[in-house]
Amino acid sequence: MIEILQNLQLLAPLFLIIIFPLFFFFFSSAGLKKKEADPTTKIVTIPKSYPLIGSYLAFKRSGNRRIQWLSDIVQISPAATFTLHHSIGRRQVITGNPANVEHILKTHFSNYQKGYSFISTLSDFLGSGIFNADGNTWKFQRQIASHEFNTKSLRKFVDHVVDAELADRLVPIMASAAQQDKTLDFQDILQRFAFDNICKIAFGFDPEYLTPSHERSKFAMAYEEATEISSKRFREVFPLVWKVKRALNIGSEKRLRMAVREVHDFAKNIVREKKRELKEKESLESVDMLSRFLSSGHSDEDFVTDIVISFILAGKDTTSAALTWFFWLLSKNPLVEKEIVKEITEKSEVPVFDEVKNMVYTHAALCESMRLYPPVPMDTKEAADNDVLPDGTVVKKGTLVTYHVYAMGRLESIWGEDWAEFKPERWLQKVESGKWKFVGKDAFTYPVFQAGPRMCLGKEMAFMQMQSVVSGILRRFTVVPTVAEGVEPHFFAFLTSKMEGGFPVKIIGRETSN
Ligand code: HEM
Repeated sequence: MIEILQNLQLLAPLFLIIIFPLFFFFFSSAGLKKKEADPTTKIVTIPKSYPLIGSYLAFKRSGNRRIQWLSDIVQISPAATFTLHHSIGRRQVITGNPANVEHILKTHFSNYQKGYSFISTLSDFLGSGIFNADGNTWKFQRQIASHEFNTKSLRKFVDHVVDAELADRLVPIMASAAQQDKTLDFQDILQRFAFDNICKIAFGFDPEYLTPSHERSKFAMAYEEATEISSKRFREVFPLVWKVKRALNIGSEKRLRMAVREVHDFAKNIVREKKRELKEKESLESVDMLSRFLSSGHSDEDFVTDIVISFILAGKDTTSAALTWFFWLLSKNPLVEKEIVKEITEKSEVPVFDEVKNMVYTHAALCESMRLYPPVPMDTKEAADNDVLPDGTVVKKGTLVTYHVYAMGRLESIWGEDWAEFKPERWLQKVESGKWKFVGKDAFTYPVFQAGPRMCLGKEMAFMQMQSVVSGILRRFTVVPTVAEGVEPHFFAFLTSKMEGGFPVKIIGRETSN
């Protein structure tokens, strides 16, 4: 079977060079432009499909507005679901319907796995770590990891790591920028901060990415490169292109191979060091995730390396994406910022875990911000067998089924007419004492952390981290975007969301801003 596929791959250049341009020439002159989603006029229609190329042209034309384009179509589709036809008969169902989401993520979980194409795209980098595994390989890792995630001692450790990173790195950088009236790319700062944090939590190593010390952040840079190139593989309309480049070891695929080797060698050295320490002392002092796995008897080098590399990916760009958009929204909603500042100044300087948990208004504002700008805007599964979704959509075996988180946060049927407004109060209720009470949404209506058996393991950790950062920053500074008045930053994503071109801001000390 693999040989047949490999032979087919050899025909790819023929298809790309001769047949495909003929179709492109024919259909691009067929007046498609007027009929499909037009981002400027917001006239949106479900894209037409043509033999062999499906909706390739419309798909390609959506460019770096693809998430918004698909979201616009979900918003106008009956039952918020439509089927996109890709080239060579491949289909993708895209849905924003909570009943479908529950079906995919919970009630028919075993039929909707990550699948071969997802796993093979990321396997050079992630191996079969938890984020890139299905079936028993996933289940085993999930059981071990959820046990560790639920321990009080891990929460304390995370709390300690975040507070230290905040006090020693983030606050001084912001204070210095405020003093020098310097513009910072706040997205970049938050990404580096999150990377240092998650590395310390995952394997007890601090890459010092926020304050680059050349040698130590080499690992961070290799990790960044491996993430970027691996996720760009998903954007390739013809996956054969990256497969051929990989086989020939050229271009981005050559760089990926080198970056992956750097990341794996580095992680394996740490694993070996810890194993040696464990053998010599019979216990490990450190309480990071890796030490916990080794101490509880999981000593297979490849297994622990893969799982730790997956954790870093899961925690690296998610919280920073959430915070980037959160600070952008706050700058446009000063009353919300005022309410948050009021809440955090009622707590102690370094809020302890229970206090972070009680930051109800801040928590609601973070949920609201991720509704509009979810860190993982779309998530795709592959159907293992034929099926029918609750809204009647027919799913054939092998079809990709995507739930569109970004679109779901913008559906009038879920959030009402004012869905475009940033209103933390949506998540709150005033109780008799006059205080706010948090009222959550069910995870299938708001699948920002996914839902069902594969729901994000780091959700609680992420909120703890984000609330500590918001508290640490807002009690001292105001973050003022330098984006020109009336200009909306562009939301785009590979695996996680980003603000295109970064988030330039000035930092103003709170004493001077009041
Ligand atoms: C705002 C922050 C975060 C968001 C929005 C988020 C969202 C998600 C989503 C959507 C998934 C499902 C991905 C998929 O299977 O396709 C996921 C999985 C996961 N997340 Fe998070 N995440 C966040 C932070 C974190 C953090 C800080 C960690 C800590 C390491 C973490 C650990 C994980 C793990 C281990 C999985 C895999 C679970 C599994 O497959 O069983 N996440 N997360």
